[in-house]
Amino acid sequence: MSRLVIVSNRVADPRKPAAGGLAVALGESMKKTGALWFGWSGEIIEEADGGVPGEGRLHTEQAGNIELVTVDLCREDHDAYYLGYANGVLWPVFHYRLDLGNYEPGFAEGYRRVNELFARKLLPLLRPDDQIWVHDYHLIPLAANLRAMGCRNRMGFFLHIPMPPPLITATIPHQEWLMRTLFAYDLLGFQSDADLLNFSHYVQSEAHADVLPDGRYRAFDRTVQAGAFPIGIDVDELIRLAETKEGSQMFKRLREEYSRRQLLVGVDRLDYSKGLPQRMRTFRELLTRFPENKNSATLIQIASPSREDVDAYTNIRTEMEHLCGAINGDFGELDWMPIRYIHRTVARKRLPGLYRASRVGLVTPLRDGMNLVAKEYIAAQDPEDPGVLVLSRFAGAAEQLKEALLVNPYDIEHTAKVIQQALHMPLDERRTRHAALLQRIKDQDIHWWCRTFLDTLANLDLPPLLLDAK
Ligand SMILES: O=P(O)(O)OC[C@H]1O[C@H](O[C@H]2O[C@H](CO)[C@@H](O)[C@H](O)[C@H]2O)[C@H](O)[C@@H](O)[C@@H]1O
Ligand SMILES: O=c1ccn([C@@H]2O[C@H](COP(=O)(O)OP(=O)(O)O)[C@@H](O)[C@H]2O)c(=O)[nH]1
Repeated sequence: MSRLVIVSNRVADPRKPAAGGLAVALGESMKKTGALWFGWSGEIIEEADGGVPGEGRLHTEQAGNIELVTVDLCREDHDAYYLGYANGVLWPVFHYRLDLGNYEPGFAEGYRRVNELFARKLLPLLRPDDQIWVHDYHLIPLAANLRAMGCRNRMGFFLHIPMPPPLITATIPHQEWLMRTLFAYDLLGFQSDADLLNFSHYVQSEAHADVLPDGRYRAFDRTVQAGAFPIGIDVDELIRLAETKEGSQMFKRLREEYSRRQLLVGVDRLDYSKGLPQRMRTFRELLTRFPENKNSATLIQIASPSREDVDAYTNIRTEMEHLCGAINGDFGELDWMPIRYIHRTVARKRLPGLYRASRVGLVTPLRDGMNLVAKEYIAAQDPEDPGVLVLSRFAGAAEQLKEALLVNPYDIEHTAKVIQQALHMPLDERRTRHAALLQRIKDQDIHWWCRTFLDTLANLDLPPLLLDAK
C-alpha cells in the first residue's frame, strides 16, 4: 500500500484533541498506511535573526506512525505569500470580493518562492510510490514545482474555498500562470458542483481546454480529472462531545440561564466572507419587525480572531463592535442583552453544548467553500427536540443541506422573516428536517470525504505521458 503524503499550509498534530477537521479526517488514513504531513511550522524568522527569502529550517516530529515535517518562513516570504498573495488576493477574489483584493508588487513572487521552497524541501523526503495530496489555495503551484524537479508521483489537490466564475478568476494578477499549474496534478477536488462547474467554464473559455469523453480536461499537454468532493465532519465525534460531561453541563447551564428566552448561535472566524455585519443587521430587523422577540431572543455570536495583520480584517472588527454595541444599546434591558458578542476562539469541545442549547443556528456567509459549523450544529442537536439551521444559499454546504431554511443573507428583511419562522417551527417539522439533515451528514462524513478522494486518486488510469516530468 502506498504511503500518503499530505501537504497543507498549516499542520496539526493528530494526537492532540483540538487538531481540527483535516487532522481527524486524514488521521485515520494516515494511521493505516503511515504518512508524512508537510507544511509551514507557524514560525516566522525575522531578517535580524537570520531569516533569508526562499530558505527555511526544517523540523521533524514523529506522531505515532505519522511524520510531521514543517518548515520555517522568513518574514519577507511569510508576508508576501501568506498575508499578501494568499490572503490579500486569492482569498478575497475566490470569495467574489474584488473590492477587497489588494495586490502589491512582490506578492506573486513571494508566493512562488514559498511554493518552490516547499517543493525543494519535500522532494528528498518522497518515495516513488507515495500518493501526494495538496490542500488549498496557498499551495496551488506546488505540483508544478515538484514536476519540474522530476517528481512523477500521483498528486491530488483539494480547494477548500469556492471557485468563482471565469471572469472573476481572470482578475487575479498572474492568473494564467496560476491556473495552468493546476494541470500538473492528476486529480482536482472542489467542495461543490457549482465550484466544479466554474472550474470547467474557466478552463474551457480561458485555457481552451478540451473535455475528453471520460470527463477529464486536457490542456497544456496534460490531462486532469476534476470532481466535487464535499468535505464532511466527524459526526460521531461531535455527538460524543455533545454528550460528554462538559458538553451536557454547558447545555444545562445555558438552558437554565435562558429558560424564559430563546437562544440563537453563530460561530465563525471573524472574516468578511462570513456575512457577520449583515447577520447583526438582520437580528436588529428581527427585533424591530417582530417585537415579541424583545427580552427573549438572544444571539450568542462567537467571532474567532483571524488574519489580523490583513487590513480588511481590522475593518470588520471595528464594524462588528460598533453594530453589536448599537443593538445592545438600543434594545437592551437591565436584565437582558440581545447580543452576546465574544471576540475569542472558543475551545472545540465547548461548542457542541452551545449548539445544542440554541434553538436556531445562524450560518449566513456571503460566500463559503463549505462551512463546517453548519454540519456541526446539526450533529450536536437532540434528535427529539432539535434546533433549526438557517443557512446561506451561498455556503457550499447548501448544496447538500436542502432541508435547512435557506436564505439570501444580503436580503435582511427576508432573512429576518425566516429566522422568525425558525423560532416558531413546530416540533414535528423540526424533527423531520433534522432527521434528513443528520442522515446526509452521516452519509457524507469526513471519513467518506477522505476515502472517496484518495480512492479516486489511487484508481485513476494514468497514461505514461502523465507521469513524465514537465
Ligand atoms: O489557516 P488560517 O488562515 O487561520 O484559516 C483557517 C482555515 O480557513 C479556511 O477554511 C476553509 O476550509 C473549510 C474546510 O474545508 C471550509 O469548510 C471553509 O468553508 C473554508 O473557508 C481555509 O480554506 C483553510 O486553509 C484555513 O486553514
Ligand atoms: O471559536 C471557534 C470558532 C470556530 N471553531 C471551529 O473552526 C471550524 C471552522 O470551520 P468552517 O468550515 O466553518 O470555516 P473556516 O473557518 O474554515 O472558514 C469549525 O470546525 C469550528 O468548530 C472553533 O473551534 N472555535
